[in-house]
Amino acid sequence: MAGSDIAGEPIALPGGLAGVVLHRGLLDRTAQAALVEELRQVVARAPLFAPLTPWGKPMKVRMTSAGRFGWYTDRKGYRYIDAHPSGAPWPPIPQGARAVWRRVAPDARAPECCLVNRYGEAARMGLHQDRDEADFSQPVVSISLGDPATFRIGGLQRGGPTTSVRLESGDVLVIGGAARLVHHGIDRIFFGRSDLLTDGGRINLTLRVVT
Ligand SMILES: O=C(O)CCC(=O)C(=O)O
Ligand SMILES: [Fe+2]
Repeated sequence: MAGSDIAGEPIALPGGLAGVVLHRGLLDRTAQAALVEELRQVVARAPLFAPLTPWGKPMKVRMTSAGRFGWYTDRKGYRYIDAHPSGAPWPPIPQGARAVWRRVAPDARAPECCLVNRYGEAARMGLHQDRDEADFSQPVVSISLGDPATFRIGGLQRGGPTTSVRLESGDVLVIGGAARLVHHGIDRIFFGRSDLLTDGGRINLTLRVVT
């Protein structure tokens, strides 16, 4: 096994689960700006939209995807779909995001989805598991851009103790191993702290192996 070329900081989780690793400041300002530029091209081809939860409420986060599959939700439930709701193909995963995946998850298969989450001032994301993928031996890699956020992490079951970490622009979080199915979400955005994004707010990318 090649192993990652960088160490990262293991996050202590309730229950002692291992597998959440934070790489603080992995992307410097130049790399962050280059990735944002690549994302402009993604959203030009696959515009952001606010999907409906299975309970019929619009999500507070706008999203789109790149890659072979895109994550989607409506009243029929959470799933991956082959094309943008407009019918347009999902654009390729940005090179800058693929490079992050190779650094922090060199032994994993190639990512098949890059979900793009766009958080405005009041946006949050409730505690959930990422479990719409077929192979839970593969990690999820999350890249944060723009305003800082409070990321909350719980356990494998709903309702247990949680811990939180602050994610800053350029931070990369790996969710894998025994912790692959931990509950997690975003409590709040510290709006206006970063000048990376023209309109403020936060972008989070999550790279996933879907099949
Ligand atoms: O925005 C984040 O940091 C987390 C996003 C997330 O959990 C997801 O898209 O499934
Ligand atoms: Fe998630």
